[in-house]
Amino acid sequence: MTPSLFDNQPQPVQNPDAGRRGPALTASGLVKTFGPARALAGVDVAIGPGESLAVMGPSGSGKSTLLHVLAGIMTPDAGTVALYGDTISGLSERARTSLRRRRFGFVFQFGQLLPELPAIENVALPLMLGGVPRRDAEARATGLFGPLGLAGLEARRPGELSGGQSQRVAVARALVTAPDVIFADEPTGSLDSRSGVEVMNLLTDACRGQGAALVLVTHDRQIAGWCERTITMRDGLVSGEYRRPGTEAGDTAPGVRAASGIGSGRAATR
Ligand SMILES: Nc1ncnc2c1ncn2[C@@H]1O[C@H](COP(=O)(O)OP(=O)(O)OP(=O)(O)O)[C@@H](O)[C@H]1O
Repeated sequence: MTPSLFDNQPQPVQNPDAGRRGPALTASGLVKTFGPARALAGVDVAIGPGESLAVMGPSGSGKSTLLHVLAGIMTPDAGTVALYGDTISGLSERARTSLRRRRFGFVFQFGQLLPELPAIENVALPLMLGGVPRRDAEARATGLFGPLGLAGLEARRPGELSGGQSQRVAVARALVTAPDVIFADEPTGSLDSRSGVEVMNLLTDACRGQGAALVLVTHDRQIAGWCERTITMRDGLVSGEYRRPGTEAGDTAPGVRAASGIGSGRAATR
């Protein structure tokens, strides 16, 4: 078994749920409407620890709304979202903000890095917002630059990085708190296909290495193919589900991590 390079990295913070059983994230009966638009019409989905789930579907089918509700950015009109069995969808805005900071990581299409901060400070920021002293936060952040192919770029500002490098910094920022779940909305949408493959390789490998679940919204079937499971949405409902052969449910729970290696050239299967 070829270990992930991330297996050898010091864990930035201890994931309190490492080794816990059951799904990392469970959504039941999610409904969300915007005026006449029914963005979610009753969605049930569960994601295991370390599992990667792609969400596909036509424009307007509810993908982004699902991601925002799962991540506690929006509250559902009906239904619940639970993180390791604890309902999070009913928490106050303040409690959800705190939970997002501690337990979730985010990667967006356009990295959304702070342009005035060097890469290392962008990555360290989520830890500092959580009260970790700057020196410790930057030390932990530095540990992610090598595995993500960013060594030597710590002092560069986002404007001095390529698109692929910026997205890898965004991946590092999402990983630095050792979150339970990483949410990625079109993380490769602004990249050429080679950089896109590189980012997906690193993102899926890092999630497996840290035992973080990954929820990824994409229009790109090849990008979805990096995930173990894909659901398709239509009119606010899950209309289809596909599991990549050889990735049985529970395979990627912490302690049973799938073998992989950065740059192993693992090809998308679809
Ligand atoms: N803030 C909002 N206000 C009003 N309607 C909204 C809002 N957000 C989403 N909608 C509507 O909800 C439905 C689902 O939107 P959503 O953005 O979740 O779809 P999507 O599948 O992510 O689309 P895309 O692929 O184009 O990003 C659409 O009809 C959309 O117009």
